[in-house]
Amino acid sequence: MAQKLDDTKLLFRAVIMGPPGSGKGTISERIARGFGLQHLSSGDFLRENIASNTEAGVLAKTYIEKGLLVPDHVMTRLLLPRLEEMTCHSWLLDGFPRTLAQAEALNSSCELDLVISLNIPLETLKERLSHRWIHQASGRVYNMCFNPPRVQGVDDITGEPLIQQDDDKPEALVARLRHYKDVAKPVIDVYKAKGILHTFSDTDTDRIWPYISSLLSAKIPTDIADAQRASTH
Ligand SMILES: Nc1nc2c(ncn2[C@@H]2O[C@H](COP(=O)(O)OP(=O)(O)O)[C@@H](O)[C@H]2O)c(=O)[nH]1
Ligand SMILES: Nc1ccn([C@@H]2O[C@H](COP(=O)(O)OP(=O)(O)O)[C@@H](O)[C@H]2O)c(=O)n1
Repeated sequence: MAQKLDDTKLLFRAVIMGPPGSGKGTISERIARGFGLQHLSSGDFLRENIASNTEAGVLAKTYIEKGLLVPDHVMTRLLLPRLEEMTCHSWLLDGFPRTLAQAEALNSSCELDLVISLNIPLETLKERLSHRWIHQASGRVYNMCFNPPRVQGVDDITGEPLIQQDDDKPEALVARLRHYKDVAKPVIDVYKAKGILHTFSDTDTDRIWPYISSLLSAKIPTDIADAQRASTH
């Protein structure tokens, strides 16, 4: 059950897992908007650290460029303090934990209510990532077919240029997808054993979304979702 703080406030903690390109960012954005959970994307947080040249960012960059996972101790040192700053909020964590060691570290710092796992065919992932463009400063994600920007190559909100991330380029992609499978399986097994895992399989985010939305509606009472939305805006 969600952790109870006082009579009026419940905290809800969720994780979304899935291979690169499975729609974690796209679905997280919908969850954050629809249910008021704070969205923390480990990928975006890493990119912010890289852009501002923090010690962890400089180190992480060398792995990401090769399509590799950033080592567990770097990820946990980066993410856990960030989560501690969010103790009064309901949140959705996207991209972390990715390995068993990260899941264990997270488990010792908080209790999760729900894990969403996205199971998307490999060919779909490759196709999507080759069309993914992002606005680097905000992490806003576009797809030249699925959700194109209003003006080609330009972010809808700021008008700044969009970029294709190095790790979405074909040379890094295959290694990333292979890696995901190997490291995610034991994490998924742990959450399955805890009874908090819900898996969704399809080639289209729009077909998965209604199921995720009704699951969350059942788990997060409307008044709490409204309170969360009010506190995040
Ligand atoms: N064609 C298509 N593209 C999608 C769909 N869902 C997400 N995308 C796009 O696929 C890419 C990967 O999605 P993203 O949410 O960034 O995945 P993540 O890597 O798991 O966070 C992005 O460019 C999305 O806009 C879908 O159902 N169909
Ligand atoms: N827990 C994590 C999260 C991200 N990363 C790295 O950061 C990159 C970008 O993460 P992301 O979550 O934005 O992207 P996807 O790989 O899910 O598309 C990953 O490909 C990894 O190299 C990591 O090593 N460990």
